Amino acid sequence: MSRAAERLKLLINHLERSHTQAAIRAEPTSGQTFTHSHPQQLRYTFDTGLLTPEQRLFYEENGFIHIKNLVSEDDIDKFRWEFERICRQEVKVPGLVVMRDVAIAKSEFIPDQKAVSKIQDFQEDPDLFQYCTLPQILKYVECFTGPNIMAMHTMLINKPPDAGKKTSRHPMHQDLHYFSFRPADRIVCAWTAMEKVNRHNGCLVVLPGTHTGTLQEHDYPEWEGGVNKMYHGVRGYNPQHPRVHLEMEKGDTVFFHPLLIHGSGMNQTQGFRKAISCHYASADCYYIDVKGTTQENIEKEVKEIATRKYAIGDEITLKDTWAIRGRLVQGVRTSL
Ligand SMILES: CCCCCCCCCCCCCCCCC(=O)SCCNC(=O)CCNC(=O)[C@H](O)C(C)(C)COP(=O)(O)OP(=O)(O)OC[C@H]1O[C@@H](n2cnc3c(N)ncnc32)[C@H](O)[C@@H]1OP(=O)(O)O
Ligand SMILES: Nc1ncnc2c1ncn2[C@@H]1O[C@H](COP(=O)(O)OP(=O)(O)OP(=O)(O)O)[C@@H](O)[C@H]1O
Ligand SMILES: O=C(O)CCC(=O)C(=O)O
Ligand SMILES: [Fe+2]
Ligand SMILES: [Mg+2]
Repeated sequence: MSRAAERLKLLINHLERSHTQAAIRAEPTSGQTFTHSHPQQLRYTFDTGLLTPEQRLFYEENGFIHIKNLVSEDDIDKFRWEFERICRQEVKVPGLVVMRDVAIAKSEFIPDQKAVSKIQDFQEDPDLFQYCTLPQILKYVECFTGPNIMAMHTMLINKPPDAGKKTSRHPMHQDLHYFSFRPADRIVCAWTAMEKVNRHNGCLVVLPGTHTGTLQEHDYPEWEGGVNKMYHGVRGYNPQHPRVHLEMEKGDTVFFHPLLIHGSGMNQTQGFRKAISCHYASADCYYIDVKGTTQENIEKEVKEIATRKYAIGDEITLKDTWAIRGRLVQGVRTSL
């Protein structure tokens, strides 16, 4: 271990000790955490022996971590192949949601399979769901969620060449806006580049450190060329906040916190930029009712789609739609 790493390790041990002592001192009934009096303690990560002290501190401070070369070419090629089979309608996956870019969906063209911009909820497709159970991914996920792990939301993004209206952009948002389970710190997204991603084809853009804030109000951005369904953006984020463009190679994976403000840019190439992702949560998380919160607007939209899709009554809640989709991938299904 380098001297810097040793110093960091000592610091972490010290912070964790003060964390425990604070917990012992805390009123058992207060319910309030003690993070305010110890703003430096490690609240976002666990020590499982995998993350180096530097990596833990990086995630604590920035809300994301980029791990190079985590998923093999063979696995990625298999996901791509299965995605293409789905687009050609050679397989039918129960529960799958297929989205086309709004610029194409609203145009005169008969949309062909190339127009698929995103598939969601592939938990019933064994080949794609294998992504969510890859041991090397779960080893990292455990550092954020702890040992009982649920795969809550799955997505393969096929960002199309921009049709000229900038609709291929994804506005700046916090994924927690879509989730009706907590606590946020025990949720993490794994996002793997299926090819080289950079500013030309619309890589992820993050605002480092914003995971330490609260959930913001989200709504459709006022974009001239239109916005995709459910692509809500943060109402008023600070445009001066430093941004980081996450340029990645095929197989690289970024893990990020659900409060981290992020988006993705326009695809200025002729290729379809592909990424696969899964949102994980600790099975020990609990569902919340979003009635009366800023999340009421997204609940309303999800309800409309679920009602139409499954021909069910409108008594379904956001929480129900997550309970149906979630799958245990490690440990015990304790709560979610
Ligand atoms: C129990 C399961 C519930 C299932 C609900 C799924 C909810 C998803 C929850 C999101 C969780 C996200 C977690 C964090 C990640 C953040 C995000 O990624 S946010 C963006 C994700 N949102 C979506 O992907 C939206 C889901 N997509 C859809 O539901 C559908 O693709 C659809 C947009 C509703 C269109 O499907 P479909 O009804 O099959 O299509 P059409 O019949 O052709 O069109 C109907 C209607 O909608 C217009 N339209 C089509 N595509 C779009 C589009 N991309 N944007 C805007 N509008 C679109 C189309 O023109 C038609 O309109 P018309 O006026 O009736 O002509
Ligand atoms: N006018 C805008 N209003 C709100 N969000 C925007 C706007 N333009 C871009 N964004 C968002 O900023 C993020 C980055 O977009 P984009 O890649 O175009 O940024 P950029 O910094 O201009 O990069 P580049 O110089 O490579 O184009 C995306 O999430 C995108 O949706
Ligand atoms: O553009 C992407 O690949 C990611 C978009 C995103 O952040 C999301 O779907 O939640
Ligand atoms: Fe997101
Ligand atoms: Mg730009």
